[in-house]
Amino acid sequence: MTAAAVGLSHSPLIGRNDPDADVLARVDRAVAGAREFVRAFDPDLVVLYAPDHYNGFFYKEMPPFCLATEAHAVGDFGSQAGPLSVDTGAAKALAQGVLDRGVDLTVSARMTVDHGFAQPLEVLFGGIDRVPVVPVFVNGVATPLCPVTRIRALGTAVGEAAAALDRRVLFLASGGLSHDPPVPVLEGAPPRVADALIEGRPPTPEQRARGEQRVVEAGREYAAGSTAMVPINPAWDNRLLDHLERGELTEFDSWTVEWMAKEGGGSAHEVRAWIAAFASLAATGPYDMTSRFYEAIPAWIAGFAVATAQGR
Ligand SMILES: O=C(O)/C=C/c1cccc(O)c1O
Ligand SMILES: [Fe+2]
Repeated sequence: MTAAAVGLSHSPLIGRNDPDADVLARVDRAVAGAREFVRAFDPDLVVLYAPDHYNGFFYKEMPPFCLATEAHAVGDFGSQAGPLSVDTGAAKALAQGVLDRGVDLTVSARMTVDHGFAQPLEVLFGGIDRVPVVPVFVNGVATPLCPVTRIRALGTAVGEAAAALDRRVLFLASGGLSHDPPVPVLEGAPPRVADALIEGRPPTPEQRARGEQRVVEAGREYAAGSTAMVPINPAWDNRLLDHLERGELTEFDSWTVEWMAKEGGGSAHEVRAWIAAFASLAATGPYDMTSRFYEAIPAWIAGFAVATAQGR
C-alpha cells in the first residue's frame, strides 16, 4: 500500500481577518508546498479526519468519533456547501475493518459537516467534491472527550484497514493546534444556548451571520492584544509537531484532556485529528515528515501548522 499524510490547520477567519502580508506569504508558500505534495502523491482515496463546531454533531448524541458513508457540508463562514464526494464503498470497508479491530466506531449514513471538513478539501483539491473521500469526525470541542489513546487506536485501526484496500491513500488532518476561539460550552450555558447545543436546530441565516460575526470580531480583538482567550502556545505546538515528526505517537497517550486545554485552550483538542492521521500513516509502515510549517496567527485564532509526510 502507498500512503501519505497531510496535516493542515483550518480557520474560518482566513480571508476575513488576515495577518500581515509577510505572514500570509509564508502560509501561502507552505500551503502551495502541501498542494504540490498532494498533486505528486496523486491519492485515489482521502481519509479526512476533522472536528465539527456544532453544525453536525450535538449533545443529544455526541460520539467521540464517527465515520461517514455520505456527507453534506453546511457552508458555514463562506465554505463550500453541498455533498462531499464520499467513496461509500471504501467508507463501509473501513468502518467494518475498524470495528473488526475492536474500536467501537459510530457510523453516519448522512453526516453533516462544516468548515472543518470543507476547508482542507477546498484548499488542497479545489472543492469538496473533487476526490474520493472518507470523512471521519473526531470530536475536538465538546467535552467530555475520550482519552487520546482511543484516538490513536482509531487512527491505527483505520490505517490497518486502509492497507487492505490496496489504494493510494492520503490521511488528511484538519485542525488548529493551540487555540481558544469562542466556541460555545454546554456547562454553564444559558438555557437557550444549552438547548441549541443539545438539540442542534439549524440556525436561521440571520442567527448564523450574527454568530459568525462574533467570531470575526473575537479574532480582531485577539490580534489587537485581547487576553480574553487562552494564548496560542508555540512551544506546546512545536512539541506536538516534534512527536509527529519523530513518530513518537505513544507520547500522546499521557496527554490528558485537562492538561491539553490548559496548555492550548478549549479547541486545542482539534490536534486529535492530527494524531489520528499520523497514527493511520504509522500503521502502514515507517514514514518521513517531508515538510513542516508553523506560525502562531492570532488574527485567525490559530496555532497554524502545515505538515506533509510520506510512507517509506
Ligand atoms: O466558531 C466556529 O465555528 C469556529 C471557529 C474557529 C476559529 C478559529 C480556529 C478554528 O479552528 C475554529 O474552528
Ligand atoms: Fe476549528
